Amino acid sequence: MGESSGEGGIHLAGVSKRFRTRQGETLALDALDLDVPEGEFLAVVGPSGCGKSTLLRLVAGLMPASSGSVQVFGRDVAGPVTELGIVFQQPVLLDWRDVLGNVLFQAGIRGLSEAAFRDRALALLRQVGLEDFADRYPHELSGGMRQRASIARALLHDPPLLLMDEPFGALDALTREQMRLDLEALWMRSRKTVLFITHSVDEAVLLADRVAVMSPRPGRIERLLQVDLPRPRGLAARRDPRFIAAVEEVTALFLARGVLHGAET
Ligand SMILES: Nc1ncnc2c1ncn2[C@@H]1O[C@H](COP(=O)(O)OP(=O)(O)OP(=O)(O)O)[C@@H](O)[C@H]1O
Repeated sequence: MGESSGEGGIHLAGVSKRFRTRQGETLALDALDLDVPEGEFLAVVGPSGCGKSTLLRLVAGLMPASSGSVQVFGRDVAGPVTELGIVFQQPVLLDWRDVLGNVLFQAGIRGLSEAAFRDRALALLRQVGLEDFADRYPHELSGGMRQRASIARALLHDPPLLLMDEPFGALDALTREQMRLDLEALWMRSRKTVLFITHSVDEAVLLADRVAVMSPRPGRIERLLQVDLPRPRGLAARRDPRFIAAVEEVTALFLARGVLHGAET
């Protein structure tokens, strides 16, 4: 990361991303602008293939933008950003390490002493409800437990930024709801900046301070929606008229763009 502009959070201005493949060129993102203030929980929803994962990878510095400016915590992103944790849809745990070992791997890959992070790792496992599973191996865990372990791993080095790419997408509905409740509780304790990608409009509205709705590819931010639901947003939040109105607003936008159809009545 290079030059500093002195601003916190995430700042994207005029960001485009073009992929060149043997089949031709794909414009994944087109002149996208987005600001995520420090400490905000921002959810991104959009149709499949609109560039959500691309957006997350650009913020993480895992690939460069074709044009435009990407800044994280006031510095231009010019390579992998180290002060963040990432959770993907698939937890990618190491089969030969137990749960504690997988969480501590975060320290290992950063060249830090795993022993020095042991207490923090155990505390995080407690926070994600895995305190009794520290010495279990990934194949002994359910999908939800594996994802809990990967969240603990993403938080080990206490990064100010958490990037989550459809983290609950592979989970059953009940586990997903529980993970949503637990993630909110975890976030309320730490108030990290979160960029959370999901296909679920309900999940986005229930978790986020603001929801960014993306257009079909090439992706741009089509609408930014403030969610004024009080926290914590328990199960009753689904019955709150503000929840229902926000979900309807996003759904109407998808209908208008042809992302959803056949459900106009
Ligand atoms: N490495 C790559 N090489 C070539 N094309 C790519 C690459 N990564 C993404 N794309 C293309 O860019 C577009 C956006 O992909 P991306 O994965 O960001 O979408 P998405 O919104 O996350 O999709 P989904 O919701 O289905 O996961 C797609 O058309 C995809 O085929």
